[in-house]
Amino acid sequence: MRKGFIYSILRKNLSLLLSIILLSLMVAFINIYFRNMERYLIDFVLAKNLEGFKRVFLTVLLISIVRIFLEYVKAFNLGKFAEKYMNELRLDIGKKLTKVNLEFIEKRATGDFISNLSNDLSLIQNFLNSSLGDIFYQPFVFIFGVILAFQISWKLTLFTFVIIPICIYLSIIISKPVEKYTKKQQDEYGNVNTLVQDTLSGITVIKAFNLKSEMVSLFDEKIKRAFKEGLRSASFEVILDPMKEIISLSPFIMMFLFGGRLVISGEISVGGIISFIGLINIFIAPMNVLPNIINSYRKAKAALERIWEILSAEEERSGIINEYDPDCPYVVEFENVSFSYDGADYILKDVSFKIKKEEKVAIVGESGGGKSTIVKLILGLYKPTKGHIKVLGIDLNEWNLSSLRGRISVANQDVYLFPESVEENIRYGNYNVDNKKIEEVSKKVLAYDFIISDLGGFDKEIGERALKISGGERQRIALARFLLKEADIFIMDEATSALDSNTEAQIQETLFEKLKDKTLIVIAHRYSSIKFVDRILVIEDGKIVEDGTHEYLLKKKGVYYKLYSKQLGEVELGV
Ligand SMILES: Nc1ncnc2c1ncn2[C@@H]1O[C@H](COP(=O)(O)OP(=O)(O)OP(=O)(O)O)[C@@H](O)[C@H]1O
Repeated sequence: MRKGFIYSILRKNLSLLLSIILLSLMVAFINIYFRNMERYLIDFVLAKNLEGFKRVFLTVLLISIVRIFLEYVKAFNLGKFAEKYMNELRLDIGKKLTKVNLEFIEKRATGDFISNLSNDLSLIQNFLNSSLGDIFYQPFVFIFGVILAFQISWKLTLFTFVIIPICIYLSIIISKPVEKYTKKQQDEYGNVNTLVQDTLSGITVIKAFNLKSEMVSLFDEKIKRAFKEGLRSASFEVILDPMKEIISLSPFIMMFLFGGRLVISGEISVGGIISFIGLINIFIAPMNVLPNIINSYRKAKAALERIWEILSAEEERSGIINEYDPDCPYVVEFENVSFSYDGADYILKDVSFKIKKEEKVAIVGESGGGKSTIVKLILGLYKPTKGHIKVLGIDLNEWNLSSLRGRISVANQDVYLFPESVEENIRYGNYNVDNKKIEEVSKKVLAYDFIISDLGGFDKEIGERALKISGGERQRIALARFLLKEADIFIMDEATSALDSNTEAQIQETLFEKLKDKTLIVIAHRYSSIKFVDRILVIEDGKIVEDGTHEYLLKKKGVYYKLYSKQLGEVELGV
């Protein structure tokens, strides 16, 4: 994968790239040809040879027209190449993000992602737009220029070129620190972006807890750090300009020293020396652009390296099994499963349980006990660190993960609504249903009325309204999506937590009725939410400590009893 920046450019759209190289070669040849013709034009004028002058002049005119055309096609192809490269890169990133492990996404702050994708992509685009053309053109024009220069005067040429390697070496040396400080600056901007993101997400908390001044000083501190790195990078960049000036003046100084003497001694014609001056400009041009190319190349390379972190991230490993035996007795089987996030402490410790087909099971326990982690494992979003998990009778490692997830419907506590219509947000559960079915299912989860009255109908875009939709309304839209899916396993992870008890009870009755021949796993803190379940698994400190019916667990007077009592109070309990 990681073969270098230039390789990544070369491997894409090779034919377009070859056409740019060929066109650059032709334009470079013509430009040097003009310098040569200039020599003849001047010498013909000085020799008063009108015929010769007219012939050369007409040729130059004709070739100029060809040159304009070639320049146009070259610029067009360059633009097309840059656009195609950037779009493919964006697409690669987009595709990759849907395939990487959830762990990769969860580890990264959203602000960092945005910073990578916008800053880094624009650094690469900058390089493609401003430097790639020079990379192809300058070497050709330089080589043709050297050939012509030798033809005019080998002495003057050799002399001019003594200084060139020194200048190139200097250019490379002075560009080096920029890369280091640019990377640091980008990282600091990433931190600022993350903070902006966090501030927006947590604005209610910030206001409610009067954290404004704390946030401002946090911003101040981070921006100061980004500014410091930016200043360092800029201070190196400003050194580049005077250095370039000095570099570009050196060949001219030599020209005055030696060129004039060669003309006086008759070794070069006047046309020759004027052409040579033109050539010096061509020799200096690469030296002028070289530090910029190197600078922009280094920035783009550093940017692509960060993007490569995304592109080379480990992808979800998926098996090949798409089908399962519908008569398999157990729908979910955990066998001595232990799990830790990223090698940290174990969240689940030697967990074993089985859920039968059509069974309704609740998982309860203290907050942070690992309940949602169990759901993530069932969905194959993470692999168990130890032990085995079977879903619908098939080991998770063998399941094709898309097929597996097609069999499971999940409703979470935090509902993300896509910036599309209400109908589409619900239809994500099942693309094969008509609008009537969507309306019907919305009525079942008590979402229909507010969709019509508050949101303005099913065809209305959620877009800007998203922030105005309450947590409970979001959960009801998500429950419609959840119920619409033709799955075998239904999982509700605090999916009704934002509803009032009355609404929750009504919806639950409908849900349990609709899902009576399906397997249902419910995670809930509110014990009223799980009154319909067949069995309760109690999780404490990463272990299943109790397993049984509500009545059995209450009589047992163990962990479940304590949790339940805490919530309802001993008096109401009546056991
Ligand atoms: N992506 C993650 N990376 C690292 N640790 C995590 C990650 N997700 C969850 N955890 C940690 O794992 C533990 C269990 O989390 P989990 O969400 O499974 O608990 P839970 O029982 O569902 O909690 P709650 O009832 O509060 O929703 C917690 O300590 C949590 O901080």
